[in-house]
Amino acid sequence: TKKLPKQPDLAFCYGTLPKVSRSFAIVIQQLPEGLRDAFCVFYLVLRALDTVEDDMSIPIDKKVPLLHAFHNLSQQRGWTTKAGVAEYADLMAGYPAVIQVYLQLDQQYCKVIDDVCRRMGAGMADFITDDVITVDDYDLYCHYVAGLVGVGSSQLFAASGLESEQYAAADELSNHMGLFLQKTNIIRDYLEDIMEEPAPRMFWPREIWGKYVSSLDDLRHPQNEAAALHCLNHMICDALRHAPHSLEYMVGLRNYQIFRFCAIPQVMAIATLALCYNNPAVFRGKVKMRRGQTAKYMMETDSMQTLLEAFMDFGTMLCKKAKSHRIAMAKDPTRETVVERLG
Ligand SMILES: CC(C)(C)CN1C(=O)[C@@H](CC(=O)N[C@@H](CC(=O)O)C(=O)O)O[C@H](c2cccc3ccccc23)c2cc(Cl)ccc21
Repeated sequence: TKKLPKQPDLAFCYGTLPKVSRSFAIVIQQLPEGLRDAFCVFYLVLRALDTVEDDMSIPIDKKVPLLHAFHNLSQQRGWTTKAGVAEYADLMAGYPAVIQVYLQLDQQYCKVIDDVCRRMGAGMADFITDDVITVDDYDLYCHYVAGLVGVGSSQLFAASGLESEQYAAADELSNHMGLFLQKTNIIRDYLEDIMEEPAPRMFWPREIWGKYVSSLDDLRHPQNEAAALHCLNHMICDALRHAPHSLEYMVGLRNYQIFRFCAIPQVMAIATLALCYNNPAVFRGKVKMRRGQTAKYMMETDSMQTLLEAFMDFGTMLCKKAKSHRIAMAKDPTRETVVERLG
């Protein structure tokens, strides 16, 4: 691993990153210097905001104003708040160091990070009380927590001068990039999320799961396996809506390091969806790609060509699974299946 920077605040940031992210800490090393510090701060500030949102010990009447104020508080030297556990509590304890580095960033980078945190905090506050019912609610929630990260990332790429100005206004395509990753995580983490103590926060839209079971919890009971798999495949078809737009976003990138920075998480996401499709393990345990496989994707995703090949390979795998699944389904004509949409 790379040696840590001499400047103590920067050392804290780069020392904390591998503790709160696995693949991201590695992929960020590929970015050019100026952009790398901006993304290191961006990631940690977002993780801190996420830690506040996720901390069920913070009462709602305190959490809502805190989420709204977070972007301002993150620019007040020395500020922090008690939130999160383990490495996330450590992040919050050392948050003044993140603020120091944040305030030393190029002004145009600060502006982007502030704007994303302001909008994300406000969106998170809205969803503290509202549940995710419709697919539109689902897309809106994912827009706040992940789509905006794409919008901000594109603005940082444009501001660095390494990508064209068109990325400063590529909100639609940037949003798809974030939704593809976030929806994959929401699908993959079903069991981990629903077993969360004290109260699980689930984002699967009732508009989808309500077609298959009467409660989200039913999906994990073996007697509902057939319905659970239909529901899972429906959720995966919904996430795959974003994949073509992600490809369209990435085909326009010019800088090799930025391309890899964007492409590696996208390849991991479609690989995860292919692994999860029609897979009962999603409701039994943690579905995680083998570390060797992720390393392989990190190494091999080095051009649009290999990215497209990876997307096509996983797309083909998904269609094969759906076809064999459809044959099995054909014996059950009673249920309108969603695999037709994949075909
Ligand atoms: C919610 C999320 C999907 C946006 C989180 N998110 C990502 O998922 C990370 C990857 C990551 O953190 N992976 C986890 C693995 C895991 O969660 O299982 C890891 O531990 O390494 O990538 C994204 C990310 C990277 C590059 C380009 C992006 C464009 C649009 C949106 C997001 C983009 C990310 C970039 C930034 Cl600046 C901040 C957060 C993220």
